[in-house]
Amino acid sequence: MAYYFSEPSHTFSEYLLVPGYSSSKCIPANVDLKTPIVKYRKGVEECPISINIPMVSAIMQAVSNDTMAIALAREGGMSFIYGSQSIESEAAMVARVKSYKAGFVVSDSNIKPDQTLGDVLALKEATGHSTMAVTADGTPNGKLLGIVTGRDYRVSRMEPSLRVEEFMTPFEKLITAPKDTSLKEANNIIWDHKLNALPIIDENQNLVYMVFRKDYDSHKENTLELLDAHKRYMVGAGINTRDYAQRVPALIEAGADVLCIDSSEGFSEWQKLTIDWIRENYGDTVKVGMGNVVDKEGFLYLAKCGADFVKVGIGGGSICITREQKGIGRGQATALIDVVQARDEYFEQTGIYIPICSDGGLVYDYHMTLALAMGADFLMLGRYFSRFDESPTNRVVVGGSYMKEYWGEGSARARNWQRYDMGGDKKLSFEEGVDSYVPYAGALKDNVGMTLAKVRSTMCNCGAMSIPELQQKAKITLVSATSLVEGGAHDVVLRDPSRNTAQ
Ligand SMILES: NC(=O)C1=CN([C@@H]2O[C@H](COP(=O)(O)OP(=O)(O)OC[C@H]3O[C@@H](n4cnc5c(N)ncnc54)[C@H](O)[C@@H]3O)[C@@H](O)[C@H]2O)C=CC1
Ligand SMILES: O=c1[nH]c(=O)c2[nH+]cn([C@@H]3O[C@H](COP(=O)(O)O)[C@@H](O)[C@H]3O)c2[nH]1
Ligand SMILES: [K+]
Repeated sequence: MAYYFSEPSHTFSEYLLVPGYSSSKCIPANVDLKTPIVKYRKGVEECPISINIPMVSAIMQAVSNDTMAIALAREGGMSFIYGSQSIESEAAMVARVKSYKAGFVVSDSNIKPDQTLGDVLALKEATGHSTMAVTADGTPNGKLLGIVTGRDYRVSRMEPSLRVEEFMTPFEKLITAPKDTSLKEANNIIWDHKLNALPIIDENQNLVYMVFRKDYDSHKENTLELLDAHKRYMVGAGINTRDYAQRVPALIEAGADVLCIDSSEGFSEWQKLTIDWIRENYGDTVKVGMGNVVDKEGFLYLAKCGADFVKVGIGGGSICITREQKGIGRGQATALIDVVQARDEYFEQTGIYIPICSDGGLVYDYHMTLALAMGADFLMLGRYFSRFDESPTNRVVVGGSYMKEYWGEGSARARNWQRYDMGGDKKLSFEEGVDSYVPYAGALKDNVGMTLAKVRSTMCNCGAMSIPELQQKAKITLVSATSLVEGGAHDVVLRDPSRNTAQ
């Protein structure tokens, strides 16, 4: 006979936190959000990898590329670069995060000397940047032959067909710096010579980076930045249960700090085969998260496999239709509570603490506080990050509003991937995700700042100044369907019903 769970499965919106005593020291500025992301002997040793804010970005094409990873690491979180791309391009994204030097920009506006003023104007329109590197092959790292800025041409007096080499500032007249220049030295050169941009070149005159005067202010240190021992940004990467023998070495070589096996359903032999291969070849030096699971049994299986963290969540994501398509899944809050209980028991028995990542279905900022209070150590978000400037997708106008594109990894749009090649048939037989728009929300930094202000504030209401303290002290209540109404604006006529402030 089938097994029946005694409780219905619930979502975050069905719960609330009940405040606890807060001392006068318990203010948002004193709240520490640092959290472990890989297993360790809690109470005996430091966790080898922690993040400074409990947020990671989802392993998705529409969310986590190198631009997102840099922006999130700067705020103290971590991205998991999407695995549904070739090994080479995923490794290249990881490498770009690891080689990123704040203030040193890979030039995105480049032109060849035999192109024309017309091409310069078109490029300026496309990138919005008026400083262009003239390289022999027109690539960001080609041999530097000159620079074009708005001061080098006058559109009213010059023919659009005029060649770049005829009006650019040639290399001989440029001030450049070698590639081992520090940011401080670069800024001094910019200051001393009243430059707007300083090209950084290698020993063969190839362009490596540009340093811009206007970026100077944004280089000030961010105290929560997530850096490795060599002061490089930290980054995670998604892997699958098929090509790990090729993909894992490439990602490790590129510098990935943590890997995560990306699957809708992790209670499988495929996951064990994958981690066994990694342990055989790398021992414990390579950190691997596994998942997704939604109950105790699934957790214990992955714990025994040796997971460094376990990811929870099936079908709760905003773009997920797995529950509708396949009828598998579990309410995210119930799944999390069950797995956390198993994790705590496992810790009691073994002394090994396995961090739990709650993945998908976090809609309002308070859902994040709830998930942490329920025992999640960190949170994976897709929709949330897809709305920002830094996500890889297009910003479009829909019905007069700015939107960003966002699609599921199981959607037809993301399907160009071998994991759906079941027995030689390249076609995706059915979709498990949708292709959608989300309201554009601006810069990651501003939004994460606002979200975490709310999280810190709620933690203070619960008398908690750290995530472990929140998990210990939180008092959580289920709410009745009727009392849900009480939580929103009710029995008033809204002056502007189009303003929905809940977030
Ligand atoms: N969290 C969620 O609720 C969901 C997430 N997704 C996302 O969609 C993407 C695709 O997920 P899945 O379809 O679960 O991918 P998957 O690669 O885990 O599994 C796809 C199919 O391939 C089979 N398979 C896996 N490894 C194999 C191997 N080595 N040899 C032969 N067969 C193998 C599996 O049994 C399964 O039938 C992921 O990014 C996932 O995160 C999709 C649906 C739901
Ligand atoms: O059923 C699904 N079909 C899909 O196509 C799909 N793509 C991603 N995911 C999962 O959703 C998570 C992101 O969820 P949110 O947008 O709610 O943050 C992600 O982190 C994934 O766990 C999918 N689930
Ligand atoms: K859903």
